[in-house]
Amino acid sequence: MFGADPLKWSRERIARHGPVFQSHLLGQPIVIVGDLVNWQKALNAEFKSVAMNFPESFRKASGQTGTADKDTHAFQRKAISKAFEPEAMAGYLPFMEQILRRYLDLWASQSAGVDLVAAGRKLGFEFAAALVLGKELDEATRDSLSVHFSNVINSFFTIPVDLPFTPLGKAMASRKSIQDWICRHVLLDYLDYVKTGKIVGRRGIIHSFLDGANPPDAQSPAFAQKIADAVQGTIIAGNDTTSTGMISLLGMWPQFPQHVKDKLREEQDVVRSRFGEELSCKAMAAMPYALATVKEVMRILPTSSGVWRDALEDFELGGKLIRKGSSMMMLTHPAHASDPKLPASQFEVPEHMDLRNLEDCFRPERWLKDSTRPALAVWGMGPHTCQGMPLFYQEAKMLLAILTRSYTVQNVSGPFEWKLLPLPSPKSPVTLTIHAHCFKVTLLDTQPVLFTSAQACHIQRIAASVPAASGQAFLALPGWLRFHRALTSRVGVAADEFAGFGDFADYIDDDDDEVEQQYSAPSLSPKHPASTLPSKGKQDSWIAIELYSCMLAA
Ligand code: HEM
Repeated sequence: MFGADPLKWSRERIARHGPVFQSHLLGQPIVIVGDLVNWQKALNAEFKSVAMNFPESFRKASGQTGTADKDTHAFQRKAISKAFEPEAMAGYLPFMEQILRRYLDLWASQSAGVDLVAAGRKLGFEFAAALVLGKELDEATRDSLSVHFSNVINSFFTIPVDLPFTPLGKAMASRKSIQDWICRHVLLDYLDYVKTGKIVGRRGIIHSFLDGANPPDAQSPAFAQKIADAVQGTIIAGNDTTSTGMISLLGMWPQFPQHVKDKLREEQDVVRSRFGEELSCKAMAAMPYALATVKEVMRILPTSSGVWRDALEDFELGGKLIRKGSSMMMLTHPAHASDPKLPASQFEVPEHMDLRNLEDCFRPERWLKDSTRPALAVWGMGPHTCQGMPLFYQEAKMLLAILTRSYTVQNVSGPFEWKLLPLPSPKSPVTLTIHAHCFKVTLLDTQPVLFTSAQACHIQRIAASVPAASGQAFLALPGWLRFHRALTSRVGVAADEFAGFGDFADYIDDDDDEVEQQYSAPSLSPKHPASTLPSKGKQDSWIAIELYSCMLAA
């Protein structure tokens, strides 16, 4: 009953016993906290009345102790906090965009559609692993590590019996595989970073953790183990949560009310006109409606089911005496349902939480004003509040921005219901089809050429990187008209399969003397001396400028 509909289950009990009550779940007595007021009260008494605790199996498999000591916790939190500050976040944006565009292009190429859960899980793991490590993983490594991380997470609700065939036994074997992989593939780079400050690949979250280390520490095996645990722990913290967030956003997207989609589009039009196609820091900061939409998804379909605590002393909560040693579970979904800023309801499911009626209850606008802004418990509260929150918000906003600008997402499986525990996921398989919007560009008098907006962005980015003087000079070349025709007919024929910029480069490498000639012997106007032209090695940039100018004109 609890697992099937935790909201109904908790509402019935809250109506009978009040928002804090004792129950028996997962084979043990447990105190349930089901409203925001008492969540806040309990978690503000962290380290005094309550302490974080993980079940024994999970402690063993993850190496995470669920820091109950205030000073150790403050130290650990500080060690990683720089990774989530605005400057670090700005550094992750291009990497995030690259990952997202790669996935969306891949999904768009699958005409039969993609399975929502599998797609969200892959993207979520990729985000968590790549941004923590500062490097992308090849497909085989990513898939095998992702299974090992799932095994570790699956030990959360299991009995602590460590045998090869038990969930804990499998999780322990996976822990070993993860740690071996870390030692063989990334540890040396990180130890080297501590000694020399040199980054191999990109700056990841883990580099901020390493910044506090003393170079002599890098010699000790204990330090190496500490790094391996930090890598594993941070990926665990970000993996399932991010995957669930991606599944919720992608799954709810086709059901968003039309006025929400319209407002997202209006916002993206404004952002594009101010900042261009690039999803820069400034562009990302100018998307309050996209952020409000992400928060509304997380409110109505909470991406974490709750937090666990042990009572450290006897204390009062919601008019009940909580005994020292009690286990406590604070449930997110009922907490959101009880938000005092939202209308209470006499119905079983409050109207503002009714997933079957998004038309009426899904209202991102409520996040835009202090007077109507609800509270969000998905990130936890108090000293353990999620440190990855700004990272997820950027990922989620970027997903909404790119989808709004460039893709149409359809649910081809028909209506489905969500289950909420242990984390939100559809009750039945859901297939989404993702279509890239296309720009039709007519270059001169030839056939129109279709570009997906991802390709258009790519072209624009290259064009923008070329100095303006070179660009103008390039556009002034009369010989280009002929090159144009040749190029357009070539790309026009292959428009459906046009996969990226490589095609242009290949084209120029072909033995086409006429084109070569146009390239090497352009007739220049006196306004544009040869020195302002890009070198032949920059031909892709030339073409990008030309194509982009045609797109703008189109
Ligand atoms: C939708 C995405 C996410 C959700 C819903 C989420 C949720 C949470 C929650 C509820 C807590 C508090 C746990 C407690 O009080 O017992 C937490 C803590 C934490 N999260 Fe997240 N998280 C998300 C993404 C991430 C990501 C992407 C990272 C990093 C890569 C991350 C890193 C952390 C860390 C380090 C803590 C521990 C903070 C502490 O103990 O002081 N989270 N998260």
